[in-house]
Amino acid sequence: MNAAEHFSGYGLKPAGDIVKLPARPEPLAMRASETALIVVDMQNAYSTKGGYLDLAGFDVSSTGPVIEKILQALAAARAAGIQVVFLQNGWDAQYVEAGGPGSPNWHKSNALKTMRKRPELGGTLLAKGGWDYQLVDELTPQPGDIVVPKPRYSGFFNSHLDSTLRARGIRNLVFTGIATNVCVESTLRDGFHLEYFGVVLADATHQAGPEFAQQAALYNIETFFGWVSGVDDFCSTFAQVEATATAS
Ligand SMILES: NC(=O)N/C=C\C(=O)O
Repeated sequence: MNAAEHFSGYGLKPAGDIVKLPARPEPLAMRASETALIVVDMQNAYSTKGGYLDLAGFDVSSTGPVIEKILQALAAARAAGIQVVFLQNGWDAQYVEAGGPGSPNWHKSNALKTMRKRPELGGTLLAKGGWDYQLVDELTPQPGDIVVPKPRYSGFFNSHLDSTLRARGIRNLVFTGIATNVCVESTLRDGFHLEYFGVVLADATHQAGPEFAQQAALYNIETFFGWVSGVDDFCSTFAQVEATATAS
């Protein structure tokens, strides 16, 4: 059985039609009722000038088109009845959830490193309640969307993401957001090991770092962990679901 023939038989919702999403390395068969659109960390920290990535020296000048593409994917997902899940990365204002020197996160997080280097920024980066932590205004969650806070790169770690998805019979995760090579890839990889089918909409993502990081992440996903598609294909594929639902 190849991916296009995949059929998951234990959805808890009425099954609905199977559609085939054009993707690399091959099309992926999915049902809207078993699919979630995951919007990864679209916070000021990751896509706005003056946010964490910008202050840490990463280029955020070309994230505008990503926001536009995510808006298109969100509209298509909502119209097709696909569950929308926003991930939101960060920690409590005291940074207890970030871990201290006993945690690799304390050593590797560029947000924590930037604040140690520039003490005047202390308490501002990725702290719950602050501007940096907030989702960008354009991508404010709508009624019915689910927001999952997470304290590490993978959305599955120390969060309620897995139980939230399982309780809804979701098997397919369609990824958008920033950064492709960090939190998107980490979450998709963990999802793979938890038996979720992961697809990334490449033009609705952006890397942290040089362009080769985007290409490497997409290569890894396409070759080892999941599938790579695009927003236009996602929208036209699930428009069929919308059309069918309206006609019946
Ligand atoms: N959302 C992300 O991909 N984050 C990347 C780096 C970080 O959070 O330090």
